[in-house]
Amino acid sequence: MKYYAIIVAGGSGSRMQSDIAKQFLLLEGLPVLMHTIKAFSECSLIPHILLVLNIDLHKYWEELCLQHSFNIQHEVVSGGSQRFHSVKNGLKAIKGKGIVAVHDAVRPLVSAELISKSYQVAEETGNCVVGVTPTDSVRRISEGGKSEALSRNELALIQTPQTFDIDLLKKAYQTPFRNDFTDDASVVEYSGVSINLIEGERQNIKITYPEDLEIASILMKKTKKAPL
Ligand SMILES: Nc1ccn([C@@H]2O[C@H](COP(=O)(O)OP(=O)(O)OP(=O)(O)O)[C@@H](O)[C@H]2O)c(=O)n1
Ligand SMILES: C[C@](O)(CO)[C@H](O)COP(=O)(O)O
Repeated sequence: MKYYAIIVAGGSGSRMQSDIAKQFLLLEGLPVLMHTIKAFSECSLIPHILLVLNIDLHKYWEELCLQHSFNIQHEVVSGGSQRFHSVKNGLKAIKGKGIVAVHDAVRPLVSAELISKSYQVAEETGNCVVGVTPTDSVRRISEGGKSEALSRNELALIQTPQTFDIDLLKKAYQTPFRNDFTDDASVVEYSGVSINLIEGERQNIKITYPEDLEIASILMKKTKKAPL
């Protein structure tokens, strides 16, 4: 079986409000994105790594790789206007059959164990999506400022990797973009396929706001991730 990873890094990171996109910000001395690629390179199934990056940043990425002596093998693909289009571009670059994990570049704390587990489950069942139960109470807000409590035991906070049989994912991505496609699971579900959820990792945070980078730095020190 052939394994692929599409690392989506085509976003601009507007919520981070920094001059450089958050995937390039330094985390423990290395750009966030390099930690993420390293996590996939440590997976024993040795996935072929496709990095989706805005075309204007390909040269910058090359320079960063030289600067940090970053030698992990990967193929660079051009990003799209939304995450949906970036994933689609990544999928176009895959020619054969196999299993593909789609992962946010800005989730650098994912473990190699979770990545492997997600490939295994997707190989057995067609797809695998990771999530954790919310720790806060959750309410649905309706028009007019009213709200109602939801049962958090029936909810999951969805993370990546989201891993699929390649043919299944390519078929799902043939549909036109919709605003409610927030992840790959929503695209696949829209195509009529049920999603298999497994337990994610609390430390697998998505770096979105400035404080997330500080949290990621603490978590990275705690997990004692070895330098490259
Ligand atoms: N056109 C896009 C938009 C997003 N992404 C990627 O999808 C992941 C999750 O998206 P998000 O956290 O929303 O990143 P941004 O879109 O960069 O952030 P923001 O929404 O704050 O602008 C990120 O790794 C991001 O780089 C992408 O590949 N292509
Ligand atoms: C894919 C994702 O990380 C799953 O939680 C999330 O949907 C991305 O959302 P964003 O608004 O693009 O950050």
